Amino acid sequence: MDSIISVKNLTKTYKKVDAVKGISFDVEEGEIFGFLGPNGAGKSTTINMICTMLKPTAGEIIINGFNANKQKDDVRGSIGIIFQENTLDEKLTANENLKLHCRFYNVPKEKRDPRIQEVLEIVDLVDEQNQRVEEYSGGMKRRLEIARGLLHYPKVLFLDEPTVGLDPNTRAHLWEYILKLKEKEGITMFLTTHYLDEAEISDRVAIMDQGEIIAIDSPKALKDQLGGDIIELSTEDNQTALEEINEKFDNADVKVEDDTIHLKVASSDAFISSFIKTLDIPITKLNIRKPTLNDVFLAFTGRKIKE
Ligand SMILES: Nc1ncnc2c1ncn2[C@@H]1O[C@H](COP(=O)(O)OP(=O)(O)OP(=O)(O)O)[C@@H](O)[C@H]1O
Repeated sequence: MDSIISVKNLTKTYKKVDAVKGISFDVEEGEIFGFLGPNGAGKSTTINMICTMLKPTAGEIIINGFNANKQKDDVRGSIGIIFQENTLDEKLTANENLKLHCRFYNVPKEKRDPRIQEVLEIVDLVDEQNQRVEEYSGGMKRRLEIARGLLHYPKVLFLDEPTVGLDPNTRAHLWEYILKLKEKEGITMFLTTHYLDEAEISDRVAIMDQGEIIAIDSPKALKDQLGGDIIELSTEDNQTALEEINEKFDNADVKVEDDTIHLKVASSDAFISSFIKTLDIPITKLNIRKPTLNDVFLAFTGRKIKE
């Protein structure tokens, strides 16, 4: 597949903060590309530079064949953006909001009405299109913003924390629309999130921390890198248990995080019974599971992503 976005050595330095530290990556056409990282990792700064809303300190961005530093209008015309905060006109109806945007983006007059109905259909708001946006729920507003972002047939849709502030049910529904969109319009999607389950939906994920990309691959490949199972346990004294594990199990891959000891093993089946028998300190809680993206983050940074 071809790259639709190519980023090289992208850097952003605010007065005192190195927000983005020379990152490079490509996004393939048609994929859902997720940017996962904790608050302050530099996700919004990166997306804002790619969307031409923020000037990079250094580096190059090519998107849809255009240079984001030199061909801003071309870039803007070929992308759709869903911001973190609501930018709809609340006093207008959904339909009026969409009409306004069509004029803004020079969608040809004869295409406007059919395209408006088409995007309203994608997000299931055809019947509510003549209501004022102020009467909409949070989830409906987000869906309308997605519809608006699609009006001018963008090649890439940027979603910056698209479900932040929504309840879990609404979040799940919104994801159905986003996936439908990928299927129906074949659009490339670039999203930022600090929700692990949202990152899992992506075809590929870049994990970002403190201005750097620390890992980039499909969610499955990232988790497979860790291999095996994760044993989580609590004991009456985790520090003593940690020392005991290190002493009795050579090269144990073990970390203490919050009140829990995390132990990575190739296969828990072969390991668990001898582990329990060998450990002197009483275990108060035990759980065995497969690695998650949080474990990937933990493995690279020694910390967890707080959702
Ligand atoms: N306008 C600004 N001036 C100075 N520092 C800034 C500015 N915008 C962001 N930063 C800093 O740059 C770093 C990266 O911020 P950014 O908003 O890109 O992170 P993020 O990963 O998107 O986090 P969040 O999920 O909270 O939006 C942070 O340390 C932040 O405080």
